[in-house]
Amino acid sequence: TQSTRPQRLLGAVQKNATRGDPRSVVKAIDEFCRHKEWAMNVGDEKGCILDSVVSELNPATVLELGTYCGYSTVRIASLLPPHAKLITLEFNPDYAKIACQVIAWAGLEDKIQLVEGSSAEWIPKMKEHFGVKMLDLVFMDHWKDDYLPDTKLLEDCGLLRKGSVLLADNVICPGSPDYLKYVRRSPRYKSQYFRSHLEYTKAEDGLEKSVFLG
Ligand SMILES: Cc1ncnc2c1ncn2[C@@H]1O[C@H](/C=C/CNC(=O)c2cc(-c3ccc(F)cc3)cc(O)c2O)[C@@H](O)[C@H]1O
Ligand SMILES: [Mg+2]
Repeated sequence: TQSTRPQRLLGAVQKNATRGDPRSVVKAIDEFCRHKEWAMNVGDEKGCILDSVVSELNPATVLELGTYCGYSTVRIASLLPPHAKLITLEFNPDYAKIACQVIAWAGLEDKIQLVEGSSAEWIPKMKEHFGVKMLDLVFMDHWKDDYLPDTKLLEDCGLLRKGSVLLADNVICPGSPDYLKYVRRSPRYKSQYFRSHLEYTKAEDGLEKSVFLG
């Protein structure tokens, strides 16, 4: 039977990356997507912006919406301090299975909790189920139409504190216009656009970093 692109991406990791070396996993995926098959990872260029936001924030608790194959999951977790935790939500079981193996290859199982399910279902359960008090960083990279409703859900569930950071991928391409308008107009956020390019291409794209003001 035919393999899927995520399966071929995992194969490239297992072939070219060193077990237990997260940066080699990131590099293997970027090489695969640049030279073999494009895939919707945040990629190396936007990934450097992601790295700088994570490093500057030094977050204890991170939530990622939309794991896909685990590229940004591994990239973020590789920069977290020792007792920090990253919870990542993915509702496609096939993608979750691949991401789980990518995370294992990187040796980051202890830092990452991959939850198979939808953000709408699991955001309200963050506190009781995972003992999460507040989120220091949320990386949004799931369906673009869900960015805004999920942001409102995060607010309503009391998961954001003064200084919590929302970092959203693809605010230009494919784009999330309603989300962008909301965070840029709301007096409750200080928003900043980091211009970049769509992963592995020359098309414009960027990340929006929005600090919750409480
Ligand atoms: C509510 C809910 N709960 C849990 N998981 C959820 C969820 N909603 C979606 N997911 C999961 O997250 C990923 C979905 C990612 C969607 N990302 C994009 O569509 C995307 C597209 C491009 C792109 C750009 C130009 C093109 F020409 C073509 C594609 C680039 C990107 O970077 C993208 O992120 C995927 O793994 C999906 O299962
Ligand atoms: Mg994306």
